[in-house]
Order: sequence, then structure tokens, then C-alpha cells
Amino acid sequence: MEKGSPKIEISDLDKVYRQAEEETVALRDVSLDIKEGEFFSIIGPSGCGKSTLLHIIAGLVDKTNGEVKQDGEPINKPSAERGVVFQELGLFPWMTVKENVAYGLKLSNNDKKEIKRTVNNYLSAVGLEKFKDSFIHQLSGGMKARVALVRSLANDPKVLLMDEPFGGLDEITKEILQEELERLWEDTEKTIIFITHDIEEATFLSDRIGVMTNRPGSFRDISEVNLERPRRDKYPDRSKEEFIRFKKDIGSILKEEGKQSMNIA
Ligand SMILES: Nc1ncnc2c1ncn2[C@@H]1O[C@H](COP(=O)(O)OP(=O)(O)OP(=O)(O)O)[C@@H](O)[C@H]1O
Repeated sequence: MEKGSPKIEISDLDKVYRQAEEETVALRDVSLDIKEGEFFSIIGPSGCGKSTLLHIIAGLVDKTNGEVKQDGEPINKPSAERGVVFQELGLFPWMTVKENVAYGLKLSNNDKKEIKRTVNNYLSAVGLEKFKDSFIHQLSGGMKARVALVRSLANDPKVLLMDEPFGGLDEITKEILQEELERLWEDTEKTIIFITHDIEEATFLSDRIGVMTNRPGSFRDISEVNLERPRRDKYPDRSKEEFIRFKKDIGSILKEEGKQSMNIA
């Protein structure tokens, strides 16, 4: 499929959680197309339904109404075509780094040599080849995030869904990982949907940013990030005027949404 054609199509999507007597309308009337090869970030107030939306795209949570499709086919269950990276990362502590990265591959491939080659390639792409025999508790937070990222990529998904994968990291580590992610995204040409609370992170990484409303969540604004790539070369310290201006614009939209939720004029 060509870069630019719709990869994920969401139309008139609603999600209502029902628990005993209580109903929570998490998403209302969400419609959005995400293009092949696009880096799309979702930002929005806490509890507005970002993770719910990502889980529905992943096929992990059922929708209430509407349609979600990948390559024109309805999504109704998880698939190896969609990789997911959560903030908690979900690494297996009883396995080494290389075993973690190989895990998904072993489920679909019997060729040990090929698995080894793929694992080594990905580990060296993120500078972790020396740590391939380490256990997860021996790694820093940034290294763990890298392992989770390449574990997903090693399965060669068409779409990578990321839910605040760098949320718990310090600023510098985060910046380094954002630069690595931009490079890996360019090299692998994946479609990435990325949830973040961090406006700078969204600005640095994205082709487009969707700002969600308060719950029930829908899209308040979708902005094209017209900043040159590779951003790691063009905006290494993120201090150029156009970068800061874009960040401020997204911040203003989010602030307006926040004020509305607090009934502040
Ligand atoms: N399994 C569930 N059962 C009932 N309600 C749920 C469930 N999962 C999420 N919710 C509710 O749905 C709403 C949206 O939650 P969701 O986690 O999708 O928001 P979010 O934007 O990702 O939040 P945050 O930014 O805080 O991570 C919240 O009110 C949440 O409490």
C-alpha cells in the first residue's frame, strides 16, 4: 500500500463502559483516518479516552458503536499486524533482553538463525547488543523502553500503537529515545499511533497531532506539524522559533479544553 493512503479508518466510534449500574461514555462519535506510514500523536486531558481508543484500534477492547478498520478490514481482535507498547512496557523479568525481543518471533517463526539475526539487528540498532544477555532488572528505564520498542518492531507489525511509552523517563533520556524513535520510524516506514501528555514530544515526533476533548472523548482539533525532518537534525535542541510556536499553539488548544472542563471562561 502506498504512503498516504488510509491505513486505519475510524468512523462514528462510540465506547460506553458498563459496570453494574454505572455507565461511562468514554468516546463519542470519533471519526479519523490515519495514513499509511504516518506518525500520528494523540494528546488530551486525563481520562478523555485516549487509551480506550488505542485499545480499540489494537483489538483489545470492544467498541460500542461505529467502525474501525485496518486496510479496509474490520478490526475485532488483536493481531500480530498491530504491535502495542504500553507505558508499563510489559517486559518479561524472567527472560534476558534477547529472549524478550525473540519472544514474539518464536511464536511465528521456526528458523532459529533468522530469529537470531533479526534480534541482533534490532538490538544493535538501539545500541543494546552488549546487554543481550542481561535481565530486565539490570537495565535503566531508557534501556527497558528500547527493549520494549524493538521487541514490538521485531515482529514486523504494520501498525505500532504506543501508549505513553516514555512517560516515566527523565527529560534527557526521553529526548534521546524520541530521536531514536524518529530514526526507527523512518527506517521501518511503520504507521505509528502514539499517545502522550507531552506537547514537546508530540511536536518533535508527529506528522499530525490530534487533540482530544474532555470525556466523552472526540477530536477537538487535528493539526499538521509542518516542521522539517529529520527533526533530530533540524531541531536538535528544539529551540527554533517555529518549533516553539507550534508547541505553544497546541498548548493553547489543550488549555482551552482544560478551562472548559473546569467551567472557566
Ligand atoms: N475497563 C473499564 N471499565 C470502566 N471504565 C473504564 C474502563 N477503562 C477506562 N474506563 C473509564 O473510561 C474513561 C477513559 O479512560 P482512558 O483510560 O481511556 O482515558 P485516558 O485518556 O487514556 O486517561 P489518562 O490520560 O489518564 O491515561 C475514564 O473515565 C476511565 O475511568
